[in-house]
Amino acid sequence: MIAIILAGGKSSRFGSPKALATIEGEVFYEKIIQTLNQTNLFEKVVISSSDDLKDSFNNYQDIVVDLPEYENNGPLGGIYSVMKKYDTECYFVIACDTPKITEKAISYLYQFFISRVMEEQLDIAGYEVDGKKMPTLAFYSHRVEEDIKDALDQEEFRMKKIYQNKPSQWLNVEFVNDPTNWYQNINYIEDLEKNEL
Ligand SMILES: Nc1nc2c(ncn2[C@@H]2O[C@H](COP(=O)(O)OP(=O)(O)OP(=O)(O)O)[C@@H](O)[C@H]2O)c(=O)[nH]1
Repeated sequence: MIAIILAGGKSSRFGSPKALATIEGEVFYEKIIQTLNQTNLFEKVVISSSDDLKDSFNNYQDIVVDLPEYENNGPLGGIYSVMKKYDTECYFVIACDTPKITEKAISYLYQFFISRVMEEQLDIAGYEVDGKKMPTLAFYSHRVEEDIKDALDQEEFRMKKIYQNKPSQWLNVEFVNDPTNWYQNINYIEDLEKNEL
């Protein structure tokens, strides 16, 4: 299994590359790499980056730059570029702006996903918060790769188009017995300031 940290995009709401921001003294992407490694679930942890940010990750060795034909296509372009480069059964996708993700939350979702994906009952399992699905905090089977390519080729960049057409399930974040807001998305600098109050 491969983990994909989505770290491209424009970060226009945040104002500077979100992956490189810090929370509680740790750089977002480094904190996420550490958490992913603690799970012992992944043979590889890949940073999915745009071409202009690729040299910003302190010489990290597993960086996949968005394919030129799918540049600036949002998260789907990043996910597809990694899937195309590395073939494996399953992928875990996590946005770099969810730095508080925990080992417990990843393991819980994995337990739910793994038997169902092997039995071909499911292709996607992710979390949802207040009824809002978080497709950038989810496991995907390799069976979605072609669907993503087709969507991108039709200039359809919404993740919804993928999960609506494949067997998917969404677990409420409250199922994970953890009172912290580990699933918090940081899109604005104010989100970070709120967190540090
Ligand atoms: N590799 C890659 N990742 C992306 C791309 N666009 C967005 N992401 C990542 O996908 C996640 C969700 O991105 P968004 O917050 O929706 O978009 P953003 O461009 O980062 O930020 P805004 O400009 O504020 O919308 C983040 O982790 C981004 O780093 C892209 O084109 N390529």
